[in-house]
Amino acid sequence: MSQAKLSVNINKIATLRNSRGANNPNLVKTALDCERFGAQGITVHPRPDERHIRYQDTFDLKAAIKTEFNIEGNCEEQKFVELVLANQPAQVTLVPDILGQITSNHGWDTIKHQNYLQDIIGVFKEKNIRVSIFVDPNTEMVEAAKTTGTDRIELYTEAYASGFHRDKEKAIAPYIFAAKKANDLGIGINAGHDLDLDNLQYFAQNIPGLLEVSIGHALICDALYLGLENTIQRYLYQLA
Ligand SMILES: CC(=O)[C@@H](O)[C@H](O)COP(=O)(O)O
Ligand SMILES: NCC(=O)COP(=O)(O)O
Repeated sequence: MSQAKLSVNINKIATLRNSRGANNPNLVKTALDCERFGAQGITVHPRPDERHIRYQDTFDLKAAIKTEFNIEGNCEEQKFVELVLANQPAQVTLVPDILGQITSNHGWDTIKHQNYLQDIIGVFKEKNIRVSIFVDPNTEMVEAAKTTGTDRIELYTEAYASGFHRDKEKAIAPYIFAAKKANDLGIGINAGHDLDLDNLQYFAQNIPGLLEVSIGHALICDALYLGLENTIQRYLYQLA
């Protein structure tokens, strides 16, 4: 049985809202509805061009939501660091995005960026914000994550998701190794990117110590057909 919490990433709701300039759909209302329908957290990933989540959205969400607020983003942007410190979310997830990236596509090299990560993680932890860092399923990267001082890692699941239908055992194998290493080192485990109703249950059942998944793109796509309440219930069922 999985103990993993579901944090709904609402970036795509902001994408839809921004396409017309007004406030439909209302991002805060959607976040509150996600909570009402059972989500145990809300995730946003503001990007420098504010193409979906705007910086102001984080303050509006922080003031309204009751579950765990997770802000993801690129900590090499000073504006992002200031935004997180001003919001005091339950968790910040540090992602090594480069400018203009369509979506996140790689984890941290925790060996190469060891000193940088130690420093920046210290900045957030000093304010009692739990820190998670985005990593590929690579035991060396997990080992070096330990000495950065991070509380958790977020396993980047794109490779798992894209290999799942071909050979799910092969696709999940590196994630099991990485998770066991994290468990041995006392690092908490989150996961996300391209998780969906097909691949989530197998992942949750096979990753020891999985604490949280953040899911956005597929969940919002499913909601178009199934409705948001029904969709969230189905994702929770995969985690039960
Ligand atoms: C960090 C991560 O895995 C991403 O999936 C991200 O949170 C989604 O960002 P976009 O919605 O901008 O693709
Ligand atoms: N951290 C991953 C996330 O928040 C959502 O990723 P995706 O489900 O939109 O691919």
